[in-house]
Amino acid sequence: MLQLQNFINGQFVPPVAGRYLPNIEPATGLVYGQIPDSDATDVARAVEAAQAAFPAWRALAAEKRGRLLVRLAELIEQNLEPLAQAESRDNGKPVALARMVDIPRAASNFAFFGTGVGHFASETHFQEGLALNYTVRHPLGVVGCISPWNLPLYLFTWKIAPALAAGNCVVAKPSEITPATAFLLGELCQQAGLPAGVLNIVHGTGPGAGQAIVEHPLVKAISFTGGTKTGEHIARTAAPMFKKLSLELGGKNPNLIFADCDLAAAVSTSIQSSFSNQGQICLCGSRIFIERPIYEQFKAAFLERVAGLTVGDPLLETSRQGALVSEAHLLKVQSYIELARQEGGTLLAGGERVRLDGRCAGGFFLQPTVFEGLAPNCRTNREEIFGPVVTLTPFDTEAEVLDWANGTDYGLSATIWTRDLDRAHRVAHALHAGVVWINTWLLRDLRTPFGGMKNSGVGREGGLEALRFFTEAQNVCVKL
Ligand SMILES: NC(=O)C1=CN([C@@H]2O[C@H](COP(=O)(O)OP(=O)(O)OC[C@H]3O[C@@H](n4cnc5c(N)ncnc54)[C@H](O)[C@@H]3O)[C@@H](O)[C@H]2O)C=CC1
Ligand SMILES: O=C(O)/C=C/C=C(\O)C(=O)O
Repeated sequence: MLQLQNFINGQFVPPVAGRYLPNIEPATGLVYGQIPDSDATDVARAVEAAQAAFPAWRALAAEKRGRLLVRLAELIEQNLEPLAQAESRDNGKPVALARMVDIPRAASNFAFFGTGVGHFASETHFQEGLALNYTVRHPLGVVGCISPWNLPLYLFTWKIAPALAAGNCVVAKPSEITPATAFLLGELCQQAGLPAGVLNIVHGTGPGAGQAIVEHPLVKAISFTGGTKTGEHIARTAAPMFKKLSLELGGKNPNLIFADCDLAAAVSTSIQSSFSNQGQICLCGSRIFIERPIYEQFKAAFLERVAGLTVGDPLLETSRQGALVSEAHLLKVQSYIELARQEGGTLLAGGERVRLDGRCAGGFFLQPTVFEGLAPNCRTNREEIFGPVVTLTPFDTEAEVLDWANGTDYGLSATIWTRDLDRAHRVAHALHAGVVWINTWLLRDLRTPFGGMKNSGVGREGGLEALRFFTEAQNVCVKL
């Protein structure tokens, strides 16, 4: 059985207390490995290693740090297949998705920030005849990166890459539910020649290892992606310690589909935004609002496509839907299906657990599920389900759909489908969402600010925003 280890000070080491957690394969429901159940002692060792590595790492020219990150990107690309297989097995996502999206994006994260840091120029403010101010951006020191299970290597590296590029040393914790590719990343760090202690990877639970990272006094910033409740808890611990915080939290994202849209494209992309990764992406559009004149047409075409989504063994190329990440998560999503029924929703598709044969007989599979007839403000339409469950609702006016779209505590992303450019911009500006897509979904440019409004988060990731987060600005004023 595969036993993972922590990666501390450039070496793979067991947890000090010798405790391990089972690692379950979602497609089979069986334990297939063990991961360290690390505690505050392991975290303290990781922080110590990071602190010791910091002076040399920050002193290295940004270009040299960047080259090491680009080397890591190349190694990820060279190991695309084993990484994709590991991600699929660990998370339950179709291997084709891991191969096309997760692993390439992890490589892009390192390549982007490895080269991007070279463009991270200082600002100068010239006060005519009086003074010259210039801004120095210092790395913070040791920073903590805590990531979730839905896009494991993709989001782990999305945090680590800018932190390292900016000259920090990192203690990172992947989700205990999907630790495999983070472990493999440690091996690639050794191959790339990343100096010992610069990146430390500690495995374990949120309340155990995660909490210890957040609480450690030498950890100067926390970059976290995960559930809103966890984000709230982390903020309560970190804020009184004056740590910098970047919180990327949940979403309940609306798709606004106007009658003048390109219907075929809207249907096809809405299928992706509803069910990619079994709906387990914080950007998934789970509330689909359709202008009444095209409601029935959209619904028919959408349901036809839903019927064609093959739920199957994630390791098979033919599977379009894999397993949900865990039994607990499957039960949570099923409880929302029950809630939708109780709230008066009409089930149009799915709604049931899928029992496959053979190796996947015990897997956590669920049919892609579609409801209609729910009130826009019911719990099903306000709370994050984070699974393959969407609702369809007709609307009559722009004002009405904006009101509904903005009617949740979340504000992460939104998608607008229309050919009317004036309306597209007007509606985009009126939406309470940090990320708005017009006639597309999840088209990412890593330079753009990424993050949510309201309870969807604090701060922005991506591009210069990420490099600014992982540095502290110092102004130097020179009198002329
Ligand atoms: N990006 C997103 O929007 C995500 C949202 N979720 C939502 O959150 C719900 C709960 O999922 P979970 O797996 O429980 O996510 P979570 O928020 O508990 O886990 C995310 C990461 O935070 C860590 N963590 C948990 N408690 C912590 C603590 N006290 N201190 C430091 N780190 C801690 C976990 O170990 C994991 O690495 C999901 O059902 C879903 O609705 C989950 C994952 C990603
Ligand atoms: O940066 C991206 O492209 C996507 C980020 C997605 C999440 O943060 C999520 O699903 O949790």
